[in-house]
Amino acid sequence: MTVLLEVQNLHVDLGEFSLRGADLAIAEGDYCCLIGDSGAGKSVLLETVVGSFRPHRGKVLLHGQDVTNCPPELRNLGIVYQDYMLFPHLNVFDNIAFGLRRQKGSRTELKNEVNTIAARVGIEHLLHRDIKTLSGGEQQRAALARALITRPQVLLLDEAFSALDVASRERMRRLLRELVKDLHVTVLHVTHDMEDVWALADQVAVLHDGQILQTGSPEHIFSCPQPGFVAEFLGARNVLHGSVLQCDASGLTHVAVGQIDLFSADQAAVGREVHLSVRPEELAVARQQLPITLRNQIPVKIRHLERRGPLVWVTGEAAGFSLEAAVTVSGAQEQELKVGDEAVFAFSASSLRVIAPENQAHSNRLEGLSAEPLPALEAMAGG
Ligand SMILES: Nc1ncnc2c1ncn2[C@@H]1O[C@H](COP(=O)(O)OP(=O)(O)OP(=O)(O)O)[C@@H](O)[C@H]1O
Repeated sequence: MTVLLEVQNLHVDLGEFSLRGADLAIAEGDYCCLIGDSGAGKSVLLETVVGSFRPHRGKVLLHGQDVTNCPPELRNLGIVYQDYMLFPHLNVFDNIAFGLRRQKGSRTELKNEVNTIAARVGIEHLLHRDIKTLSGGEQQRAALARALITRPQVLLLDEAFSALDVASRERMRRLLRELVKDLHVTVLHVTHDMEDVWALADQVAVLHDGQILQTGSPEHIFSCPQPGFVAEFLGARNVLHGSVLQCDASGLTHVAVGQIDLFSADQAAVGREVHLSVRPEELAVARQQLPITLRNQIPVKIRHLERRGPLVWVTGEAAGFSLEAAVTVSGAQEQELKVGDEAVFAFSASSLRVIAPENQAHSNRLEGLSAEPLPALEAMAGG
C-alpha cells in the first residue's frame, strides 16, 4: 500500500480551538470520509491539508514529501465546498477552466480539457451558462469539474453534497464513485451523512474535540466502534453480518444471520457476504409472533432495559447476535417487559438494509454515465 496523503501529529492552534495531534494516512486511490460532531475540527483539518492553516506542530505529507510549508497552489489538490464557491462573474466554462489558465497550453487544448471533464460530469450542455442560472446540483458538478481539471492527486470535499436534495446527492455519489475509480484519485471527504460513508468510503476517521479517535473501514467502525464518543456518535447499533441465500420472486433477499434467516427488500447477489442494519426504532417488541407483514420475527431473551427520555431501549439476545429496540415507554409498560423475559423482535423487510455488499465503494453500478475512462484525464491517474 502506498500512502498518498498523510498527516502526522498535526497540531493547529486557533485560540479557543486546537487540533491536537491528528494522525491520518490515506492510501493512494482510497476514499476516506472524515466524520465527527459539529465543531470537532473537520474543516480545520481539511484546510490544514490545503495549506490555509499552518500547523504549529506536525506534518502534512503528499507521496511521502513534506508539504507542510508549501503554499496551497503547489500542493496539487482539488477542493469542493458545500456552497460550491464558484466565481459568480464567470460562466461555467471559465469557472472550470480557471485552474488551468495558469498552466501553459493552447486555447484548443484548454477547450478540449474543459469539454472532456464537463462531459464527464454531465454538464457539457451548460458551458455557456451563467453560474447564477444553474441548479444546486449543476453548480456542484461545475465545482467538481473545476476541482478535477487541474489533475489533483488528492480531492478534498467539505460537506460537498449537503446542500443538495436527496436524489441529487445520490446522483453525485454515483458520479463521484465512477470518477474516483477512473481517475484513481485519492479522496478526503468531510461529511455528516452516513450514506456518503456507506456508499463511498474505504476508510473512515472519526474526529472529536480536535482529536482523531478512531480510523478503520466503515464495517469495522460501525461494528466495533470505540466505546464512548464514537459509539454514541455513530448510534452504531444492530449491525449484523450474514450471507445471502437467495432472492425470491417477490424481490426479497434472504440472508442467513447466525442460525436465523432474515429478509431484506434491498438487493444483494446470492452467495455474497453482507452487512445489514436495522434501526432500533424500527423494531417492534412483542410477547408473541406479530402479523406476517413484519417478515422478520426473531425470538430473543431480554438482557437489558434502559429508559432514555421518551423511549425504552431493549437489548434482546438472539441465537448468535443481539439487537437493540427503542420502544415508547407506554409500549414497554403495556408489554410489561422485564429482563430475562422471552420476547419477539419484529421488523419489516424494508427496515433491514443491506449496508455494505462486499465492497460497494468504487462499484461500477452507475447509471447514465459513460464507463469510458477520460483520455485527457487518464494521464492524471498515471494510466
Ligand atoms: N479561523 C479560525 N479562527 C479561530 N477559530 C476557528 C477558525 N476556524 C475554525 N475555528 C474554530 O475551530 C472549531 C472547529 O471548526 P471546524 O469548522 O473545523 O468544525 P467542523 O468539525 O468542520 O464542524 P461542522 O461540522 O459544524 O462544520 C470551531 O470551534 C471553530 O469556531
